[in-house]
Amino acid sequence: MNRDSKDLIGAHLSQSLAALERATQDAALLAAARKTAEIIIAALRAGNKLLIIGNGGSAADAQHIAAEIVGRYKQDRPAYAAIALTTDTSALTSIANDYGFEQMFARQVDGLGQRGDVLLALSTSGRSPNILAALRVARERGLITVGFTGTKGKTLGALCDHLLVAPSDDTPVIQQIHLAVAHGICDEIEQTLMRGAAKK
Ligand SMILES: O=C(CO)[C@@H](O)[C@H](O)[C@H](O)[C@H](O)COP(=O)(O)O
Ligand SMILES: [Zn+2]
Repeated sequence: MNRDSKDLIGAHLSQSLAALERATQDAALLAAARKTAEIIIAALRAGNKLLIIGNGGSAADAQHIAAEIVGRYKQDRPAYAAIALTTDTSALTSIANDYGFEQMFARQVDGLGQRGDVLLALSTSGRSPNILAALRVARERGLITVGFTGTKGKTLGALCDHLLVAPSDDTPVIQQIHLAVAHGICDEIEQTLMRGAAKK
């Protein structure tokens, strides 16, 4: 194996580990994660839905998280409403082609979002114009807005009811923290909703 590539991989693993370690000690991040779980649980219980958006790797994370909720995370239980707005290539291409790339999520939020739904926006930079446009429309339509970003993306907070900041400024590392936190949130959602269902 090429020695440089081994070093790069090892360095990436060390950097990821250090960032995840920092995340476990980050009281603001843990509070934001718990709040996010609470908000999503309340919305799903009320019959509302979770919409999720992101670009690139975060687009993949958006559909990954939606699948955990509409399918299952670990346990058999009722399905809940979660949709990644990153997967419908006809909607994405027609909106981008006819209205501009910036509108690709905003237009879907406008069409699908209802008061009380939650929009989860994943943006490592916190500055992607298509994410900002969607958050603006979500607010106009009475959705609850949650942003996941990194240390350089704090301005995203201006458009979010709740903001989770991963303690890194490196896009792939931020994404890894987002996904690890999202798995924890899915676990919390699943276990809480199952406890609620058992009481019925
Ligand atoms: O997955 C990666 C890098 O790990 C890339 O595809 C990355 O997601 C893209 O550059 C995105 O366009 C970044 O967008 P954002 O997170 O700044 O909103
Ligand atoms: Zn990536």
